[in-house]
Amino acid sequence: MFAARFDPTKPLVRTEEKKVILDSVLPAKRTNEVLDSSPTDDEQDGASEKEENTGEETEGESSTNESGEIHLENMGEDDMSGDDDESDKHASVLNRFHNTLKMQDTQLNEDYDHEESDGEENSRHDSSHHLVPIPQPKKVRNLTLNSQEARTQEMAVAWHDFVKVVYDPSMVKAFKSYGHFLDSAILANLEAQLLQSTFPVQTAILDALLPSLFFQQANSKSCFPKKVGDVLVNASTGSGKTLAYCLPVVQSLFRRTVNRLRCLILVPTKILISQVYQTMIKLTRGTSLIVAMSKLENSLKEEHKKFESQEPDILIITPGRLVDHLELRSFNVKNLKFLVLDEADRLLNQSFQNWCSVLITHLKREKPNGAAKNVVKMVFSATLTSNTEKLHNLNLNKPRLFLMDTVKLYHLPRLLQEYNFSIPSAKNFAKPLYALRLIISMSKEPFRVLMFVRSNQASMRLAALFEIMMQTPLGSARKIKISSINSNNSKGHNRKLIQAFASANANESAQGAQVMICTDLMSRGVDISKVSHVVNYDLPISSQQYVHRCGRTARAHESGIAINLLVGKGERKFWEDQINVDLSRDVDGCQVRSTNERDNDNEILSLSKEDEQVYRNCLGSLKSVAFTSEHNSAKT
Ligand SMILES: Nc1ncnc2c1ncn2[C@@H]1O[C@H](COP(=O)(O)OP(=O)(O)OP(=O)(O)O)[C@@H](O)[C@H]1O
Repeated sequence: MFAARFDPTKPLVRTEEKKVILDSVLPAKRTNEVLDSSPTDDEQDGASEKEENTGEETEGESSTNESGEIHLENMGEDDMSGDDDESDKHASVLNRFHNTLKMQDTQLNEDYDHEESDGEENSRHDSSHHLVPIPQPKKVRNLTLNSQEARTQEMAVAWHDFVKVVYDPSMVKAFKSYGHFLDSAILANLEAQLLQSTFPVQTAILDALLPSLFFQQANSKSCFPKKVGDVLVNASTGSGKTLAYCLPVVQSLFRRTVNRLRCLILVPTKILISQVYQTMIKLTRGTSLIVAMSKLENSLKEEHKKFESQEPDILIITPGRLVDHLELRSFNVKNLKFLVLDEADRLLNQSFQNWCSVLITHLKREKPNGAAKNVVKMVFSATLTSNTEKLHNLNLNKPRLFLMDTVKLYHLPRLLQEYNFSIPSAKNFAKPLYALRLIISMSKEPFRVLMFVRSNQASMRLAALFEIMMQTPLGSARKIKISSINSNNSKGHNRKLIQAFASANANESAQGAQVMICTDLMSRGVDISKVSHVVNYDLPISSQQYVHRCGRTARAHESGIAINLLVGKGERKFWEDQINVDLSRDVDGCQVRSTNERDNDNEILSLSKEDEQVYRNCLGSLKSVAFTSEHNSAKT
């Protein structure tokens, strides 16, 4: 495995970093400069990096001339270093730094808006009214919070008014031990899926909810939710949160007599809708519960008729589509007992057509005695927002916060082994080649790699470049199946690629080597078994994104590897100060390992004249491939 290439005995080498105000976007831009001459989707959506200033330059990183144009040095590009005079330089550096912070926030919101409009393409608002999500309040960024203590203090302040229920990894029970609270039909469905015992977060939730649901429902059918109270769960990726909320809901509803909408499960993307739907369907087998999911490829009208003709008991839906149906009166929420928010921080950090206030307004108007609190709200995420203002909008009732005992914001899976692979900035132009060599070197066994890049264009171009390189001596004798998820593909094609990637047993497909190159649309919640490696080809822009990307591997107590490609001092500092600062790992779990120059990196990073020439030829043919495809698409 990849681990064999690194000497685990070597400590994390922290070179004294020159104080650098990092432009977190620049290295990605640098990568895209090589891969992606045309503006990326994100750039098309928002201000492209070229117009936006970036962070302070570090030596050999970049230079910005008076016009704010970014030119890249040491990348085999023309040396276009600017020649500001001293006084201008400081002003422009400070200006660039502030712009970087602004741009990072904008990009974060645009990424979400881009994905949401991507996910909600058929919804009435986007198609007929072209409504754009209401701009979110700017994140309050307090620079003093960069230090770990301040961040921990921020978390403590944020959660201070919640009752905390700290659970630990040892909390595992046999599902059968809940026989007094879980019906035999449900236990049989769990057994049919070979699920014998709980994961820690499931134990914590079942212990807290099942007895109180059992008792309160017996004593006050109509308003038991108000007596049970709300739960918020901050649990690491792959820890079984889906089952943790499905079980109490199904146990509480499956004896109902008439089908009424009693549970709404909100998820941010359509990939997650079908994933949660599958979990629910397996759990409710043999019961009369009607589980429905909103299919974004169906028109709103079709779905409206479907829900009008048969009201589901449990509906899995995205927030934007929920708003549409509420306004169309496809169903009402007067019988609602459970509201589940999966990937809650994503749902709360983004307006999705102001879904939260629309839903709360309907609850207050339609539920008896206007009690929006008479709904058990279950708020789940691996990176639960600590922004109490956002949580406040949910009208929480006696909230209990379930979390692992960690000092930092987010907890990584115990068996996730992270590696930082450093690439000198002077060698950044060959980053795609190093990435391919890493893949080839990782393992001789079959492996399944998810490689995250920052934009659809970069995904498409990196996949094309890998294919071109694989045809040359730079490739390998082993067949490696490369696929790219990007918005240039049709939705159906992307779905087929994901299914092929997820279903092909690594041992059956040709030598089982599969690499899927994707954007952050694949980072949240997607549950694909046996992803052996996650590669952060482009660094994520936040610790939340890092947690969700790496969480595609090392799921359900399996081991997994995450590799971060860090270009130059700037990216190493960004990873340390903006990502690693929020992460906690089990003391007996895997710790971050960093390669150092003496390791086999030299082999991967060594670039003979011949290899460099072959690589540059590949780049050349990539450009002609790109030109041809743009030329062809222009003709059609
Ligand atoms: N008790 C259990 N025993 C065995 N496997 C389980 C159990 N609970 C869940 N799983 C499996 O663990 C995997 C991860 O579960 P799930 O997707 O719910 O994690 P998650 O916490 O929601 O992750 P993410 O934060 O990435 O969304 C799934 O394949 C699920 O089938």
